[in-house]
Order: sequence, then C-alpha cells, then structure tokens
Amino acid sequence: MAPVDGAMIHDITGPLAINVMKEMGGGSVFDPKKVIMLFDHQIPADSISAAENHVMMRTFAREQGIYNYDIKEGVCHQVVPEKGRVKPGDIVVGSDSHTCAYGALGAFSTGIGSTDMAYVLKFGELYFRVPETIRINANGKFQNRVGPKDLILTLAGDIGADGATYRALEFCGNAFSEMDIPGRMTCANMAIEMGAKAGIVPPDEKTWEYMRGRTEVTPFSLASDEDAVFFETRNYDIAKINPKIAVPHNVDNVVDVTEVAGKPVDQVFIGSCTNGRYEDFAEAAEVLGDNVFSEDVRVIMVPASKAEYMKVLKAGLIEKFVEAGALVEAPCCGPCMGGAFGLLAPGEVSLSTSNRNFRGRQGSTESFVYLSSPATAAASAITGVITDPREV
Ligand SMILES: CC(C)[C@H](C(=O)O)[C@@H](O)C(=O)O
Ligand code: SF4
Repeated sequence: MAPVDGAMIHDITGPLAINVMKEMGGGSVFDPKKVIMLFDHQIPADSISAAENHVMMRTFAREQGIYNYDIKEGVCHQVVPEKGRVKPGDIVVGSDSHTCAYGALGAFSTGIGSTDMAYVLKFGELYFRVPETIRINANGKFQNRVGPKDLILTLAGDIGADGATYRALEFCGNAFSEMDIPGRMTCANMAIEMGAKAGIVPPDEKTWEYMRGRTEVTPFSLASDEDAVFFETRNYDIAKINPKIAVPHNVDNVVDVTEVAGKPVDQVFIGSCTNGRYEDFAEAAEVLGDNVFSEDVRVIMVPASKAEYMKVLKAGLIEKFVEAGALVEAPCCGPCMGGAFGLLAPGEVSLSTSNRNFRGRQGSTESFVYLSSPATAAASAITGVITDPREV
C-alpha cells in the first residue's frame, strides 16, 4: 500500500468514483488539497446528462473543500503538470488511463478505475505491485520533421499494444535528455498504449526548469542504479526513424507514412493530451508555411489547455490557421474520443494527433482513425491525402 500525493478526477469518471465513495459510507475525502478536479471530456456540457454530472461534481467539490478547475483550464493531463499539481518522485493516480503522462516529469503516475478512485478519495492510499522495467535507450538526432510522436509510435509498433502490460517504461538516452518537456509528455502519455503502468523520464535540468514557479521542489537524482536489473533493454537510433503512422484499428499497426501516402482523409484533428501543446501547433504552422488547408478536409485544432491556447494565440497562429481554413476550438478533449464534437460518419477517415484508433474511437464503428505527429497531420491537411511531412 502506498500513500498518493495526488488524485485526479474528471467529468466522465468522477461521478462514478464519488457515488462509490458515498456507498462506502461517504464522509470526508482524505485530503481536499490533494484531490484534483476538472472537466474536460464533455465541455461545455454537450448533453443534459453531462450537465447533471457537472452539477453533481461541483456540489461535491463545494461540500468537500476541493478546488475545482471546472471547464476553465482544459485537458486533465496538460492541466495537472501545468498547475504544479505533480512533481518528480510523486505518486499520482487519476481515473483516466493516460495519467501515465506525468512520468514526463519523473513522477510515478498511473490510471486507475473509478472504484479504486473511490477508495483513494476516502483513504489516500492504494495497492500497487512494483512493476518490472523495460528500459528504452534512444540516442541520436531526429531527421527534419520527425519527432517524439514518431518515436513513441515506433515503440508501440515494436512492443505491441499489450507488450508492456504492468511494466514501467524508462525513457533514457540522449534522445530523451535532449527532448523538451512537451515531447517527453507525448511519449509518457502513450506508455499505456503498450499496456505500461508508467512511462518515466528521469528528471533533469529541463524538469527542474519546468517546475520553477509551479511548485516548490528541491532537485534530486532519480536515475536507475548502475546495477539495476531490467526486464528488457531496447536500443534505438532515432536518426533511422521515418515519419510513422498507426493505421486502423490498433495503435500498434504502425507503418512508415510513405506506405499509406496518398490515402484521402476527411478530417484532421490536431490536439489532445498527446499533441495539443504550443510546440505541436508551431510544428504544424511551420509545415503549413504559406499554404492553405485542402478544401476537402475538415481541419479541427484544439489546444490542450488555456495556457497552451494563449501561447498559440499570442504567436499569431490562430489567425494563420483560421485563414488557412481550420476550425480552432477552445481547450477540451474534443474529437479525440468521439465525445463532445467532431464525430465521424461511416466510411470516413480521420488523421489524428491523439493516442487511440480503436474501432469507433472517433464516431461510427465503420469509420477509420489514423494516428500521426502534428507535422504529418498538417502536411496531410494541406494535400487532402496522407502525406510525408518531409515532402511538403
Ligand atoms: C473517459 C476516460 C475514462 C478515457 C480514459 O481513461 O482514457 C478517455 O480519456 C480516453 O482517452 O479514452
Ligand atoms: S484528450 Fe483524449 S486521450 Fe487525452 S484525456 Fe481526453 S479523451 Fe483521453
């Protein structure tokens, strides 16, 4: 049993956790300051039931003295780090599978079910089995317009959707030490897509710099011991990685973009907790250049948080994207899981910078979702067909 430093609940899984906690006898949460509440999946409320869930959670927050970010801040996995609600060495749980994202900051964070969350809300601790570690040793320098998303898709393809089940991925090598925090977040976010419990980048100068002004923290070393025993070590030369794409309907169906180049797309989504940060939009803007988006593609862009939205706005990118034909929406999960808006009809094809392409993930079970980097998404949005970003 381990005490948790933070417990995150959002509008989809929070109501169930709260109800189960009440069934367990209710009372007060273990520590209102360690409970992180926000709404991101169905905002602004897209149905009466979503509105009712929001009301129920607001009431609970008021009764318990929990600060509620409500609909104002954006997607959970961007907001939690941004607001300094997680720091290196913490144990944080969230009732959302991509909670593993905070491993980018050297935290042990993992997604749990709503009933486990009910227990955590009440007692502030949870049972964990210490996972074995798969060490990813990635070195070298990315080709132009190839980046962290192409690397993590490569790993998903190699390891498989269940190849790291209940293991931890440790991301090492100069590919990670030179990678910025947004890139590390993209990689840690997708650890769960290989079944991993956690995906951790050892904290370094970049991490401490990110923490500055967010929360009080004294730098310390959190590297694996010299003689640590790994379940497995995998070595990568990232210079050899080409732009990658996960083709329907599994995240580990990964091929080089060139293998499916020319396939028409109906919708391109740039956003989500995987790739919805300023750096992702800046990359898309660089690829866009003076072009416009194809008339045949609906381009939907959703920055992952208010802070990221403001960065994109201040850099003049929203104007650029809107003029090029995109729809730029306010921070939320958006079309990522076929929730609030942007759903696909049968037969339609989506190219998305998010993390999942299960059948029906973004709408009809007869639709098709491809996953790529923001550079590949932007290149394809210009041409209207899946396109290698190095060729635009
Ligand atoms: C709604 C939520 C439970 C879900 C998750 O746990 O991941 C969602 O965020 C997703 O990406 O599928
Ligand atoms: S953006 Fe997508 S993957 Fe991330 S929390 Fe929201 S629905 Fe889940």
